[in-house]
Amino acid sequence: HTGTESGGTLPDKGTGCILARPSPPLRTRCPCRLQVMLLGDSGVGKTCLLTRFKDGAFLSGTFIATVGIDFRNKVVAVDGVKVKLQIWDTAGQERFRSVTHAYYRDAQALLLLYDITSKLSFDNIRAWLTEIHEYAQKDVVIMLLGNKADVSGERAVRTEDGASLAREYGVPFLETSAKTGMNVELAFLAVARWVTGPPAGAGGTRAPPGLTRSCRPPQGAQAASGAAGGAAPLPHP
Ligand SMILES: Nc1nc2c(ncn2[C@@H]2O[C@H](COP(=O)(O)OP(=O)(O)OP(=O)(O)O)[C@@H](O)[C@H]2O)c(=O)[nH]1
Repeated sequence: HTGTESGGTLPDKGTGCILARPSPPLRTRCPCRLQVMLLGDSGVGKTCLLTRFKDGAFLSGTFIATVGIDFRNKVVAVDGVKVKLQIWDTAGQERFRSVTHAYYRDAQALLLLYDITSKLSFDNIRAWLTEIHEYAQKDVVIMLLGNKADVSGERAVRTEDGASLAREYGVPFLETSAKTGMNVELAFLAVARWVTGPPAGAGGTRAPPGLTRSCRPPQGAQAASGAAGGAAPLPHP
């Protein structure tokens, strides 16, 4: 189905990681649009993360796996610039993989999720990154998210292991919870910020296409989230 737009979420200034940008800068193509794809194993919480971000609600109860691909829109404002996020929610199940591959190349940003209570979903991240390398744009922005951080009692993946994997691939990392909302908005706004660039007079310069700027841990990220720095185009495995 097609989601309706909502908008006007104003992020804190300076919250996002500074991410690698594509060429040409998207600012020149305003109204800024960004296609964001949610990827990761079935059950890691992609649909719930999107619902939390879009509607501020949590889908508890029976788990209904996504079939194929779905999308919803949300307009956010970053430093006064409106950015329309079109967010694609993909099915994590293997049998839909060929359908979702077709959409990879249209995405400018990917939120790649694992479930902190599922070691398997974490171990599969490398395979996801290999697929991304094969099907996505070379300069796609990737953020690794360890979701379900609220269920710490069943944690199977340490925060430092998530941060270390993210460092290895040069991508930003956050732990999130679609249930409590922890770091959810921050993750989406970090990629939206990538479209708009730093505020005028912020003293920063835009990164040349394909190059990486240093990445601060996002301000406002909850302390245990283990934000890791360094956004870069995906290295060859
Ligand atoms: N405790 C907790 N449960 C979550 C969280 N996110 C999702 N869940 C639960 O995990 C299950 C799967 O969530 P979904 O969002 O449907 O998973 P998905 O990744 O979209 O799965 P596919 O559509 O099959 O790819 C559901 O039962 C959710 O209620 C979270 O942050 N915390």
